[in-house]
Amino acid sequence: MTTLFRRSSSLARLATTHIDTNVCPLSRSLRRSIARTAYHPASTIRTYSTVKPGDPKDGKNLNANTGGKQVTRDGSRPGKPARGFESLYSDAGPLSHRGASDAKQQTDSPQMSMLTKEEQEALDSLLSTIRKGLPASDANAVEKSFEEFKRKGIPSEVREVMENLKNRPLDIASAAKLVSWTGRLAREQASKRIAEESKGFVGPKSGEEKQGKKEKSKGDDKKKPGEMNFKEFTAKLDTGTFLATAFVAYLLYRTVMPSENSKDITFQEFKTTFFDKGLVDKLTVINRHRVRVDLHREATGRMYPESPAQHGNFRYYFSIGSVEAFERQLEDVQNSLGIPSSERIPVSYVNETGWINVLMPLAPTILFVLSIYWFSRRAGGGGASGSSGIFGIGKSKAKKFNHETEVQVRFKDVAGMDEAKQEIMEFVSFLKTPDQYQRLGAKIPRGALLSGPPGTGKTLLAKATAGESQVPFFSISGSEFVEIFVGVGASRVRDLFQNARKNAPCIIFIDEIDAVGKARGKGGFSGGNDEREGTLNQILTEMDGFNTTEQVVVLAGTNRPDVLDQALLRPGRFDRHIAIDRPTTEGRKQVFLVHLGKIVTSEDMDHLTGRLAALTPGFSGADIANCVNEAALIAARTSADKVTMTHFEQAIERVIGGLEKKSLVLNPEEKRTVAYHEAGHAICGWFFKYADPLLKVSIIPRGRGTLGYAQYLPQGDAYLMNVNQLMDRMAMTLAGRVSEELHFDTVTSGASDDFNKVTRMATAMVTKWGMSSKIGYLFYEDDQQQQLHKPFSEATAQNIDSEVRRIIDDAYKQCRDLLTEKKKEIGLVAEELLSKEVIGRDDLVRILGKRPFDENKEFSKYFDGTGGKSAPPPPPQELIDPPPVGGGPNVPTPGVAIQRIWDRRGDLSS
Ligand SMILES: Nc1ncnc2c1ncn2[C@@H]1O[C@H](COP(=O)(O)OP(=O)(O)OP(=O)(O)O)[C@@H](O)[C@H]1O
Repeated sequence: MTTLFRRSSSLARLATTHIDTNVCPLSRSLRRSIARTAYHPASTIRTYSTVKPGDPKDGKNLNANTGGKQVTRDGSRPGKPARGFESLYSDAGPLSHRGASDAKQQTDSPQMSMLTKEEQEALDSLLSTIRKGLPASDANAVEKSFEEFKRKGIPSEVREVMENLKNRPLDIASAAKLVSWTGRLAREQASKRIAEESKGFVGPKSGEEKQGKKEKSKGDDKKKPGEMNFKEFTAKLDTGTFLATAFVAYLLYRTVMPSENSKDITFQEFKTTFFDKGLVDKLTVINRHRVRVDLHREATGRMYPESPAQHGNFRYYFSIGSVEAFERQLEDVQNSLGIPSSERIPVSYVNETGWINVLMPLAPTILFVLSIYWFSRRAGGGGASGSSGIFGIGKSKAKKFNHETEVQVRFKDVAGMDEAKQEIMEFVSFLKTPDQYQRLGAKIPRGALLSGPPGTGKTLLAKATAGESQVPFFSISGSEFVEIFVGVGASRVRDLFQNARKNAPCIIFIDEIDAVGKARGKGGFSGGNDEREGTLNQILTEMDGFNTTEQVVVLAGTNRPDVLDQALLRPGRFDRHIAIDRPTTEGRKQVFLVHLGKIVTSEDMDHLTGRLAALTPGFSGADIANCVNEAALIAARTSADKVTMTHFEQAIERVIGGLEKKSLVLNPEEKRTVAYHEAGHAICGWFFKYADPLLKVSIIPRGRGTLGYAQYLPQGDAYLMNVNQLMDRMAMTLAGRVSEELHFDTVTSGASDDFNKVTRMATAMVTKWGMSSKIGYLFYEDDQQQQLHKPFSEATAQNIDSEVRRIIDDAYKQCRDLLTEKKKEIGLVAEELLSKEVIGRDDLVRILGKRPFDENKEFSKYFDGTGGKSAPPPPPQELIDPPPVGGGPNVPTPGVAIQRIWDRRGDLSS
């Protein structure tokens, strides 16, 4: 028995097969042979309902009157429709039969009944249908069983039940008999198959069996020789079995409840065809508007041999206007036929509720439940841990990457952050060779926090760590923990860590951890029960919960490490803090090199990467990747064979400045102002020692509201700036406005951004960098929250104001002196710009002569002698808007901050 249950899949299939064989063919022949098989010589035909069928008196009466032939009350011969009601007997009519069936063969054996030819054919047709839906192996099993039935037949008892079903509805006893026989047959078949298989199973022969043995031997090597070889089977219902069972159930249903088991007739038809002939047994008024006619089946069968009315479930119906009218009509008819009141047709009244009527009140509830289910599935869709729907809401949404197939990133793909790679390498070696650390009693850091501006490669580095370690990688964003339901975040964290532990060794990467890891009690957290606080607490708990041998490493990425809760950063949680800044020139070269690997170009790689790196100060890895891709797209658009330097430069320009706005046409006066404004900047950049020389200036309007832009070549990656450099840069920034003043009667709003930069620089010099003798060596945080309560006195505030003003005035004077001296040169540059709209470094060399200071060697290598084809624009807006200048643990050094401010200068947007 146990073996049988182990083989439940086969059993189910075999059971299905038996049911098929028992039911399907019979159901078909059954319907076809209803009329014939239901015809048994009945002893009598009832005359009226009060006389029971088979009453010999009625039969005698009829036979006596007709000489032994069956006649009706009106004297017409049975088997022929009354005039005007032929349609009732036609093929489509209510009394038509549905095909004759052959006489079935009787079995040789008293227990088994052989299948008729028709039944065998039905079996074959069912098999061909099943074959389409089942896998070949399953279909073969079904076929074998079918063959067996064809050969041996079905038990006579089953046959008996099926026969009975033709005349009366399925009762519980018959159903039980059927089920018990079907089960018995299924078991017999199953045990027979098992016996056959175990007989043939003497040792692994086929490749499949060998493989099976190999796999088994892994877990069970101790099997003794001679021990029985039991094959284990998983208990599961496959789709094929399910479909076949459903199909068979449908057939059984159709057998018991044929769809055409009723026919509507008129009162007139009822009267002439049945009532007048004494065939009506009883009438039932349903819901006061419909009457069901129950006939004497045997009598009807004799009179109308082809009528379906002999079938147990078949009924005629007719409609009535009202119960009163119907009763009157019936009484009249019975009176006219002279039926004594004691023998009148009984009429009963019922109220029946159809399935539809039962379901209708439930429809809104069902719809509601279904829609909630649907919405929850949509909301929870895409859960990588296989969870979806409302029941999977607490499941983690982390995407799991398979290290063998999906995480193909390696450290070589992450360019320009050698120190960060070095730091994180330790995690790789821990995940690869944990023994080396555990042997010496070392505790491995639990996690590392990767912080830095967007697109600098934090996720990439985490992926590379997983790729190098060859372990699974769970990636999730902090915001994915947060849901409107309280407790969901914490539950997702639990689920994530649980999954990770199951897959250890592995790496979890939580991107944008600041979404849930903000310092508690500060902005964002409203109270002790805040959902995010709960989520953070769960992260803290889970990270504590690892034991030292659990090889689960948690990496997290954030752009705002300063807002994180200190508890997250303490040793034992995110032990390592790895700051990843935008790449330096050398870093950019390497990032370009990585991304240029897939690009078709014939440029000299060294020169190309060097030049592109010089053109893209302040770019992150993601910007660089975007530029390279954009260049390839531009080249493809122009049907070029390969990507050239011009394509790259256009791409950089497009990425930063946006698309050229051809539709935005400046009027000549505006254009002139822009040209003189830019020329002022260019002259200062050329003649101030510490300013940056111009690379390119354009007065073509672009997206993002810019009327033009200029790019200046920084003197390298500066991290510190002295007062002279700052003054020169401020003077150069003011040059646009000064040039306007010198050349026009009035000034424009175009310099507002320049003033913003200058003010920020001067303020930082005074309040942070100790560059004002009057304020001294003080540092005042540039904190928004201190707007109302300044950390300095009113007198200090006035001093700061006056010092900032003095510095800017100095810069202005320095600028004005130079531009007054070089007024003619400004004119030359501006006119050149007006005529060409875009001028480059070479144009300046031509107009102004060589710059009178030593150039940065690295840059001149890439820009001198190239025909001034470069097109470097300012870095993107979001990159340039730096955090408060200077100070703070995560704020770049002053030099870098200024560098960024400087990078954006030249933008003429209002
Ligand atoms: N150092 C790098 N070397 C090569 N490619 C890089 C580098 N940094 C960034 N990239 C490119 O930029 C893309 C985006 O990087 P990534 O998603 O790692 O940035 P991130 O720092 O995680 O950004 P965010 O903070 O917005 O999540 C990478 O897929 C890669 O193509």
